Amino acid sequence: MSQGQGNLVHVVKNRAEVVKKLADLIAEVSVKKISTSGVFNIGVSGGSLVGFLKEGLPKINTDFSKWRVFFCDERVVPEDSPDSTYGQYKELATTLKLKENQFVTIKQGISAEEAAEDYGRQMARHFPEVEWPEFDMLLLGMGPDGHTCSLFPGHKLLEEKTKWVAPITDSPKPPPSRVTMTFPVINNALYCVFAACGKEKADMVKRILVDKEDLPATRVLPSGTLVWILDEEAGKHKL
Ligand SMILES: O=C1O[C@H](COP(=O)(O)O)[C@@H](O)[C@H](O)[C@H]1O
Repeated sequence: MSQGQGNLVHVVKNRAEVVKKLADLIAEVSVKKISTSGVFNIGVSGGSLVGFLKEGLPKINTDFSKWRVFFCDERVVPEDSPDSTYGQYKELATTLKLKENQFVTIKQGISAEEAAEDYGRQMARHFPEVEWPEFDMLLLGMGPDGHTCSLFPGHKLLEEKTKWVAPITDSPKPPPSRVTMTFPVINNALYCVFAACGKEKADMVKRILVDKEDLPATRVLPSGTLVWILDEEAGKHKL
């Protein structure tokens, strides 16, 4: 896989500094992008990232009205389910005055296969006539098994080369039905950013960044810039 424009690993003192570093980077990139093209296309993940953004984003200066928010992966569940990633962002959306129509959400009440196809079509309306969409920034998580988005170790979706968005119905982490961006989309982004905190992430961070084991998060090698933001506990093997 080709190396992108840069691979930056920041190890900062604690969670509060991870939150700040992440928020500052989002502010810087979004302001630049909005000034040149009037819109900021960002993809968000679920899990621990939601908490980082709830704390960090209300403190930054950016024109949130120009944001268009996609989901790097989403669970195929009702929006009011505690498992819905969009559901977890609703409170933050209110705080940031992001309107409902700024979120590109999965269609409700259909199967994972149908939801993935539909999400791919929705994406294509925002990225017309391209082979692969080019997101300004994708905010990614890394699970304890090295998964990112809903791309799990050893799963056949790691080899998906044609779809923008793929369904998964056998996710090893519940809930089993999800949709996920695929690697060609992830690796076409201008920025892919991981943020991780805590000692429970340290061994996996080492396996990915130091040992470069073939795990899903290791395969995130965008043509743009790759940034990892870690606290001292998660990044202890990189120090
Ligand atoms: O299931 C998921 O897990 C990953 C990682 O979550 P974390 O809590 O370990 O940070 C997350 O990035 C993904 O969006 C989510 O669906």
